[in-house]
Amino acid sequence: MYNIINFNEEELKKWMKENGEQPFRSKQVINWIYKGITSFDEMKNVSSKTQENLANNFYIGTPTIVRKLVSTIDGTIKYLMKLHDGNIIECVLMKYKHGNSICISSQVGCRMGCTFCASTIGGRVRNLDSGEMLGQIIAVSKDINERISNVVMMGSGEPLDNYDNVLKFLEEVGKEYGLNIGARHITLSTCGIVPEILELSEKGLQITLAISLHASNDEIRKKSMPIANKYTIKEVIEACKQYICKTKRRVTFEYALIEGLNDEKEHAEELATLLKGMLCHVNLIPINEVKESGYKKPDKKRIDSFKSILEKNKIETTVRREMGADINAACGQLRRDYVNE
Ligand SMILES: C[S@@+](CC[C@H](N)C(=O)[O-])C[C@H]1O[C@@H](n2cnc3c(N)ncnc32)[C@H](O)[C@@H]1O
Ligand code: SF4
Repeated sequence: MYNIINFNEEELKKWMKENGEQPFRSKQVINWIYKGITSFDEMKNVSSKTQENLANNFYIGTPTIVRKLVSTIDGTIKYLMKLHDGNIIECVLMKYKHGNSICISSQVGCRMGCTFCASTIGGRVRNLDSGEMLGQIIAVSKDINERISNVVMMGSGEPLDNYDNVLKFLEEVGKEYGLNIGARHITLSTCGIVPEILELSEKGLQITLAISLHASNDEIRKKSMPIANKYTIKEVIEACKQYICKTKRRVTFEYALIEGLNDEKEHAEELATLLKGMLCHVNLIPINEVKESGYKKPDKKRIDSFKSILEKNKIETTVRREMGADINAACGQLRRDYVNE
């Protein structure tokens, strides 16, 4: 059995032809799938014989919403979703003036082991296929009955540790007959897997690349991000420069501020030196406190002072606005609580 959302129009057309179905029906089938149907017999304009043939060979891999928390502060919605095999993932909808933005997962869990991140506590269970990533957007769009215009790959999982499926997802998410979300409205966030950043840059996609840097030198980075033992900050930055050169896109560096670890003035100066002259932007994230890590966010004065040092060095810097503060939207925590129950 295959997840039908993994098949694009061409692929489904080919399958229909080879399996005694009229190829032009593939368009109708795909339209239904993108409407968020959960069973083939909901496809009203498709014969019951075709419905049966599809049901015998495919399943619809749109995740099912099993829990939903809505923030009364800003309307952010945190979803827990069940996949076809029973695995649970998280995804978050954020409502902005410029449209709806969704944060999707790319893996069940993660094997990267960052000490501040709840997604990695149980390790990586499995990769999501491209249809399961598209399926999160389809399910949420159906739930709110509105179009989703922006996607950030910042839910659980390391997208570049699931490169082939993520690449297929990036190709499919922009299709006009499907979700029609252009590359410029997509952000891929990575802990910095250098060979895949280089490979991605060769594709010349217009997506925004976000790097979870979180430290101004390798010594500090190694304390919270095991990937730092494999690739140095210098190598990550060189790969980003290559990405900028090939795509002409501005790269975002995410820097989670952790009290007493990476929030000193000299860390801001060191970061400014690393990034000087690059086509980039820094997003400072006051760390979301996760029980297991014991990390705390610095106070506002310290965050502002870190920001002003970067700005003095002409590095565009923002502080991430906290969304859904009342629903504990910290990455991976909701799933972990649900699984523990
Ligand atoms: C969950 S990760 C998923 C994407 C990718 N694996 C990565 O690390 O960039 C998305 C972002 O959330 C950040 N993050 C994880 N745990 C966090 C926490 N407790 N507080 C603030 N940011 C966190 C990550 O560092 C990363 O920048
Ligand atoms: S921050 Fe990203 S790479 Fe690190 S453990 Fe979490 S999901 Fe994985």
